[in-house]
Amino acid sequence: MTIKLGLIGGGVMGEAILSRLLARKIYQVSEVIVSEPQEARRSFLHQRYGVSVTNDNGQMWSQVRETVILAVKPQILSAVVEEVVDKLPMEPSPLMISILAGVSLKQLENSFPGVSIVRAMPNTPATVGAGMTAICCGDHLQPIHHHIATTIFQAVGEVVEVCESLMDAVTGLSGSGPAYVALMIEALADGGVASGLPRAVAKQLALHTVLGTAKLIAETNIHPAELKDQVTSPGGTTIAGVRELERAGFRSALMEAVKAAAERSREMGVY
Ligand SMILES: NC(=O)C1=CN([C@@H]2O[C@H](COP(=O)(O)OP(=O)(O)OC[C@H]3O[C@@H](n4cnc5c(N)ncnc54)[C@H](OP(=O)(O)O)[C@@H]3O)[C@@H](O)[C@H]2O)C=CC1
Ligand SMILES: O=C(O)[C@@H]1CCC=N1
Repeated sequence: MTIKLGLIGGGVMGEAILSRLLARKIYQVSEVIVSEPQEARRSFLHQRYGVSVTNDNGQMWSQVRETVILAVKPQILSAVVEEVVDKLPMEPSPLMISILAGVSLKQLENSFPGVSIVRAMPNTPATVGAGMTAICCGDHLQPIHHHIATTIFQAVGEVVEVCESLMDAVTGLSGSGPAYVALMIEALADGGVASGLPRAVAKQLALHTVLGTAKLIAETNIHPAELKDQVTSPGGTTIAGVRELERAGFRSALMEAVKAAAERSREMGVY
């Protein structure tokens, strides 16, 4: 069977995307190869998903006929380039999709001359099919490549296309955002425990409050401020809580977090 998809780096994000692509049957198990240096990780991925595995990026690259997803840490990029450079360009060249934070299309195009490239920023909810991915496309991308990238990320959630100058902001918001929301869920549960709730109940309440509120806003398209107004009764409980949040700079802290993460993404790239 032809190998259509190669995954370089079978870590957190690589596995998240791989698992959904197989579950949604976008690729058959026999069409996928994962390149990963850790022996333990390779056998885990092979046993769990049935995919072929290798620790040789060069060998993997020469086998793949359609798409390579690059999912290593940005600091590992140059090591990967060295391992595949003598295989470039290959005819027909596979599409390369990079999910590396901060690494620009220009850097990628210089590193992989002649290869069609899509830069993407997914997030960890991709694991459960609720991801949010922004993509931007390199020059001379063929319509088929655009179609492949969109199909891959639609299999793990929602997709939006942006111009590259917005990718650092995307990274600061939706790429890093699951960590901010996880902190919020943890803190809400802690607040429940501080108010006397058992831990398990507090966690359930916190989790479903966040989940339910997101679903309500998504499905009704209500403005978040209007929803807040609907919950806050005059002189009631909610406004007492909101007042504390404002006093602690809650909204400003979130805005600064997104800006700091976007700035860090910018620092990691060369344009
Ligand atoms: N985590 C997230 O929420 C998101 C991450 N990203 C981006 O995704 C990329 C991967 O992140 P993440 O999955 O969290 O990182 P992980 O460390 O979990 O995964 C990277 C994997 O690549 C492996 N690896 C290291 N060197 C090589 C090599 N030469 N060839 C092939 N594989 C190699 C690592 O092995 P080992 O552990 O042995 O080094 C590891 O298993 C990053 O660039 C990040 O910016 C994008 C969106 C969200
Ligand atoms: O923290 C990081 O660098 C990666 C990119 C987006 C989410 N995690």
